[in-house]
Amino acid sequence: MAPELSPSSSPRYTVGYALLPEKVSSVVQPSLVALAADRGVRLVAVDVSRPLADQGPFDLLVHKMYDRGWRAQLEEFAARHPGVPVVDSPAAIDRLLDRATMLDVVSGLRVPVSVPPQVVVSDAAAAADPDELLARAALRFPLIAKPLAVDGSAESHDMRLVYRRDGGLLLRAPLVLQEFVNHGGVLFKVYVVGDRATCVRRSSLPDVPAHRLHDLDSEPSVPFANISNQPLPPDDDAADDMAMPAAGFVDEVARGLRRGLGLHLFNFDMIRERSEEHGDRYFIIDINYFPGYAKMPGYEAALTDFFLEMLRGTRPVHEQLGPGSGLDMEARKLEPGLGIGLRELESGRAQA
Ligand SMILES: Nc1ncnc2c1ncn2[C@@H]1O[C@H](COP(=O)(O)OP(=O)(O)OP(=O)(O)O)[C@@H](O)[C@H]1O
Ligand SMILES: O=P(O)(O)O[C@H]1[C@H](O)[C@@H](O)[C@H](OP(=O)(O)O)[C@@H](OP(=O)(O)O)[C@H]1O
Ligand SMILES: [Mg+2]
Ligand SMILES: [Mg+2]
Repeated sequence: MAPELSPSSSPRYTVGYALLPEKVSSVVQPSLVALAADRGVRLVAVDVSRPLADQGPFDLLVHKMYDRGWRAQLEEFAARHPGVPVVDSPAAIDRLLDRATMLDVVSGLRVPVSVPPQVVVSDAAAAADPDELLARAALRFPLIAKPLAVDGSAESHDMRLVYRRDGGLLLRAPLVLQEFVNHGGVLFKVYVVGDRATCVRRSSLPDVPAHRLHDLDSEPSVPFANISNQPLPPDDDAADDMAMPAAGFVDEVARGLRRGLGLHLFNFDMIRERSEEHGDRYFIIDINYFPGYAKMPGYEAALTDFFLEMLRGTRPVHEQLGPGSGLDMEARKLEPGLGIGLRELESGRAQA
């Protein structure tokens, strides 16, 4: 067990973060740095252009980087420091970087939530006959066309709402075509930090009336991007259609996703269809690794608590160094169930 930390003590643990500059400026706010420091955790930027071995020592690493060079660095680091938790496993993160695999986990959940019917179009040639493709996948208009790759680029968020057959659409492959579900224009974004889940509401696309699908004077498809990135104005709270899903349900979905994905830091987008025929039905449409946590209320405490949970059971690196010892000589053991090493996650033995 780690000794108690007092606010006056200097930080005992060092958490290294490897994030793109935009993510650093959005998430590593002074309020987070101050709260973490107050609780004994120093946050230090990793310079990904330099060898990790020349930096640190780190007690915990968190990361969201897309390049292969970083992956090789992490693997080497994990081999040298098997006791230092790396959050999260690159292989587990990879599943979220491809919309063809991102939502596979949902079908294994034991909660009533699903994914709208969808089909992956890997290249334009594979879609030579769009009608046949849609019929085979039993997809019905309207659809949303989403780029397959999630790579941090603006293009990976370039979506199209497709009302009817659109000749040029499939030339944009590789993409996912997903059925659009009417959901009252409100989306539930659930931020997951370890075992905490926080649901916020965002505005979303309005419902599509049936007549729009047959309106030949209007465009067959329209582009949009980043539609749900900002908080919903708080004035409509009373509207029943906007009511948050039950907290217990949100927690259960979050727990199932965390276990199924083997990840600790992500958010997911959930929408609710309300119909007389089916009642309320929930759909998960997107899962994002290491999202914009600063948009989540209380994120500073949530992240700091999470870091401390991952660190508990480890001793700070600087306390382990005996005279003449190198930085990399001591493998530290994590308390069972509290921290998860990179290789345990890679091999799928550990679950969040
Ligand atoms: N199947 C769907 N039915 C209805 N609306 C949808 C559907 N899929 C996506 N949307 C709407 O389109 C928006 C963008 O889709 P999605 O979340 O997949 O894209 P994204 O660019 O990955 O988003 P983020 O910024 O959260 O990463 C959603 O926030 C939601 O408003
Ligand atoms: O930067 P890329 O890799 O494109 O990923 C984005 C996610 O797709 C978005 O979901 C994040 O915003 P939200 O936290 O509002 O979901 C968004 O967070 P940001 O507000 O920090 O940019 C990003 O994490
Ligand atoms: Mg989204
Ligand atoms: Mg996304």
